[in-house]
Amino acid sequence: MPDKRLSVVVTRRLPEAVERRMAELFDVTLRSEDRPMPREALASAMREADVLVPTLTDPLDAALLSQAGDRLKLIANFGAGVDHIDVTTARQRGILVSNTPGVVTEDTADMTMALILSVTRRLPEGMAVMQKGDWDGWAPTAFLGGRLRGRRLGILGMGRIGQAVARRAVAFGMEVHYHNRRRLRPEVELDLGASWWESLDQMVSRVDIVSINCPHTPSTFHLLNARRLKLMKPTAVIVNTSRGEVIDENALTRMLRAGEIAGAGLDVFEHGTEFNPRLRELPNVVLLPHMGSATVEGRLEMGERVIINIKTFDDGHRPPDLVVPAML
Ligand SMILES: O=CC(=O)O
Repeated sequence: MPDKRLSVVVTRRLPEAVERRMAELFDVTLRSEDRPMPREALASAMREADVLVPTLTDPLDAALLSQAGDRLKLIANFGAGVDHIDVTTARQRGILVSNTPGVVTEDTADMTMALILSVTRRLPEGMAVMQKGDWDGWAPTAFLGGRLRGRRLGILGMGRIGQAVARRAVAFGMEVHYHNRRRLRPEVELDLGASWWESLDQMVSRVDIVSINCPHTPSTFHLLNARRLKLMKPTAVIVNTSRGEVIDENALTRMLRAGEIAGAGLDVFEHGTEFNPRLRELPNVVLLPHMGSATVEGRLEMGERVIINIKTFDDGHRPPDLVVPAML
């Protein structure tokens, strides 16, 4: 009997339990190497599969999507951000796109706090001294950082992750401010204890810490450009667990070097792995390799969402995490 199961191509290694479950449910082609799938392999997968499961390391642009075969009906992204997928072109070609929102929220918010604490309390400097065996004992004036209680946090992007960061910041005694295209409902604002700024310029000029929590879209590209970064207080710190493209990385690097911004915690970079090498030289900068959602639990839940999206589609329904261009 011919295999009636959906043919699904997965572009990266996923947690074993997720791969195993996919193999039970679908006619799945898994990857043996854990590297981004080459462009030609992506193109042929798009010609042959019913469903593609990409990740953020697969740029699915209009040129690639134009090579998709009639078979390809769903791109079920393993990840929340879909800025690597031309969702509009996919839609025009009748290909649905889904993602994995919700399950990355708490982990990414935790990582945002980890970066805020690392930069303000100078964790890497302390660790470096310990690793070198250079610690010569406690001193009243050594490794002095800044206290979080009473500091003003400005959250750029008050979606699920921004709100989860706000809840954590309140627990740390911080004053929470936010900028979002749409203001939160009054009861949500009250519950979070957050103040809305219609003007991003005004917010960045008044807060002590700026946290980037908005997605990367054409309208958020370089939202923190050189002009806006210059509005920040020279004592202020910036953290980014969203996408590098929201900040002009070269302008930020220049200002950090010049002492015009006090520090940065960056989990993401404007050009993926090719970040400005000067950032590595700065003691007040914490760099992480895009680890925001990297927990065992989170990755399993992301796999679960991908499976639910494919399975629901296979059963003739709309995938629950459908992404439509109007959402972006
Ligand atoms: O960055 C991680 C994601 O988009 O899920």
